[in-house]
Amino acid sequence: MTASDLDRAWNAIVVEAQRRIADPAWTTWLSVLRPVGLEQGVLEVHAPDHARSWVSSRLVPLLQDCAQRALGPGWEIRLAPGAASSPGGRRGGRRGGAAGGRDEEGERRRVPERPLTPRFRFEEFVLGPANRFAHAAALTVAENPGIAYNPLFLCGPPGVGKTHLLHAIGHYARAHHPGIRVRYATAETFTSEFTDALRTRGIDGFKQRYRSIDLLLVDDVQFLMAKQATEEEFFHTFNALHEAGAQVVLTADRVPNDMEQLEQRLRDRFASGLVAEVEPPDIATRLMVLRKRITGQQLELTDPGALEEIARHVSTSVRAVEAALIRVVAFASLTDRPVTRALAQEVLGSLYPGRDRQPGTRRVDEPATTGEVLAATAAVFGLAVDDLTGRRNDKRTAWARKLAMYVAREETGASYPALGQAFGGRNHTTVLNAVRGVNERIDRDPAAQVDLARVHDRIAAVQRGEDDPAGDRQDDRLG
Ligand SMILES: Nc1ncnc2c1ncn2[C@@H]1O[C@H](COP(=O)(O)OP(=O)(O)OP(=O)(O)O)[C@@H](O)[C@H]1O
Repeated sequence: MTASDLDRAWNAIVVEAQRRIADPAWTTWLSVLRPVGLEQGVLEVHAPDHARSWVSSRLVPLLQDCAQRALGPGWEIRLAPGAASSPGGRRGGRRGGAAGGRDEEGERRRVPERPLTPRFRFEEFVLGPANRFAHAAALTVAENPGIAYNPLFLCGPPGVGKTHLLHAIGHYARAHHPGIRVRYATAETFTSEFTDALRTRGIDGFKQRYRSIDLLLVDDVQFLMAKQATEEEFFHTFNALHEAGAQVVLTADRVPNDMEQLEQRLRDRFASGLVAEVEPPDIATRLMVLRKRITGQQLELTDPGALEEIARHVSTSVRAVEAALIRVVAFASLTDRPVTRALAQEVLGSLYPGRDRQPGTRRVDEPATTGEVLAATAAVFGLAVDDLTGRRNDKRTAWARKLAMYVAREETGASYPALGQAFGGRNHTTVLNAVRGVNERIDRDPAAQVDLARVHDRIAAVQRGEDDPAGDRQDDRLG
């Protein structure tokens, strides 16, 4: 048998199948199949692991029928062994494909997978008008990876749930498609793994890691901009996966067309599937998020007005809403007071709406600047601003710096590169990792929540024009 015999036979079957299948979804299933062998009237097709059971039960019988009609009686269609039962189950010629099963395993052992955050699941995601479309698209992709929208591109401002949805797709796919190979990476990890691979001559291993998978989830692809070699590599990775019927899901802080510094061909690829925007949450969603968090953390709230106050006061993102809740709860426990609407108002500064501060300062309902965050954090930790922007790296200073980065991102919404500059010319990756790290730590560490509350408190005190700010008082109290 020659390759052209195989292709000719397969084309004839596909033409017949397309004539008989009216449902576009079936046509899409058909497009993920690859003919891989032809032996004595038996044509073997390869299907991605996640599609195998559907293909085997629904499509193969139909294709069998089409084969007999198109090519004559006696033809048989068989599903080639999957990757789980046969290393190299994918078509041999595929660039960087799964052909070298043992090497691939070795590579996987060497480079640990970036884990998915356990809490970022569909069950934990609160639906609202701002995210309903993106959520529906994410769920569809998780149910039918490689079939529905490919790529799925989730975009929107900071803290609105893009990463949450991205991880949720990964969790869902792992739970519902046994054997599916999922890889989650940020654009940063992709970049640094790629540059490491170039430096250590491990490029083959790198390609294998990124191309022998069924579902690739990449966060913050705006950071691929203006990195020519990485962009190029990402382009080829994307194409290889797409050709092989693997699903790609991407997130970014803007729509593909607004990534001016990205090569046009990559922008076109990003926009070629479905672009779903996530927007800041409306008040009902914010309230639901708060209720869910309260239940999850088993916090007791006697005054439901407290949550309403937080939801009313903080509107920019879900992350900001969660952070505001933490501030209020931490302040209540520091001062040994119940969490009430009045306390929430006090902590969030809305007792003084629109009140002008001292000359040269700004209104209380405006977000803080990065400079103010730096000054407040330095005061709370008994450090100088230069310590935070400089190279000092003892444990306390490093933690204070990370916290300041997190608060600055939350308050100013400034880009990671801009914050990197403001923090002494650091790389934006440092800021990104700090924000993610703090996000996770305040989830589980009450002491971190208290630190966060104190920084916010200090900012609020400055906003109110107080000379003897609450943050310093708390410092004394805590001794
Ligand atoms: N609809 C939602 N329901 C429940 N939690 C949410 C929702 N949206 C966001 N969150 C929570 O808000 C926090 C920030 O979300 P996430 O990290 O997904 O934001 P993002 O849009 O990826 O932000 P960035 O662009 O800064 O990375 C997380 O703790 C996440 O669980």
